[in-house]
Amino acid sequence: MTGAGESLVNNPGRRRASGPGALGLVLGHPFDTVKLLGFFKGMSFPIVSIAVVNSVLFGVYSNALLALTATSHQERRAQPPSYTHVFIAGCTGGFLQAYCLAPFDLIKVRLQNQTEPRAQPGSPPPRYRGPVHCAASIFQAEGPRGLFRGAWALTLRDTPTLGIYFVTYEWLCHQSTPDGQNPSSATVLVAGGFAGITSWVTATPLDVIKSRMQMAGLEQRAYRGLLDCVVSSVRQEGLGVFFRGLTINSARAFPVNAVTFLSYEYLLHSWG
Ligand SMILES: C[N+](C)(C)CCCC[C@H](N)C(=O)O
Repeated sequence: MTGAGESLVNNPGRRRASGPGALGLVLGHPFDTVKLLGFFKGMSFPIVSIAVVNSVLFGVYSNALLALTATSHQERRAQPPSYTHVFIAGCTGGFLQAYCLAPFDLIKVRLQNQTEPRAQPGSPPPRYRGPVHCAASIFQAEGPRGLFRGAWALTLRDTPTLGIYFVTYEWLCHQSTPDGQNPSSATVLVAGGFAGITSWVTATPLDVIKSRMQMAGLEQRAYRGLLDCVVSSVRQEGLGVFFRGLTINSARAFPVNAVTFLSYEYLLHSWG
């Protein structure tokens, strides 16, 4: 089970929580970018960001669950927490990691979108030379707040869906593991993979809106806010617009999150 009873401070394994995220990201980045025909474009930046974001996500989740249940990882094997507590702890982690993720995600989306239209011979050079140049350009053009473009949509996307993420993982592990025992590696892989899929299926509609808000700063079309972006997207493209990228998100989510949870449980087990 995700060792929710540990705090990052008490458990060295938790201090390495970002490791599994980076491993998972390398697996999933081509899927994430193929939506925009970019493959490995802009990957260096998410590798750095996943270290920060996953540490915050899993650290806040663990500490929130510790605060809610006052039970250690060991104790929780025998008495699993309520799924309400798991959901609240997951939402707390989701809310706080969103603000760490926002600038990194904006830069990733801007770099990935550069692949369209594909550069033709003799065409002008791409707008951004790389992640650092992209960050500097946004900062120069829009100030520090520009780096948080789409942050609200990202927060609305991640808060509930990361609650669902951890509830799905804990529930699947609990269903397949005898009380008081550790889930097997196969259980962790399958539970982590389906947790990722469930989370992305519920997050895709707002993921579409978030990406549009992040790109709005470049195009003439600047939305008057989140609701304006939703209404104009539905008006122009119908309700199907909310499921754009769902297949790719789901195909990517299984391996990424299976590996993320497996390496995370492995780190906990080795250093826990
Ligand atoms: C909340 N949302 C669905 C956006 C992400 C949930 C899984 C996060 C994981 N690091 C991944 O990249 O798949």
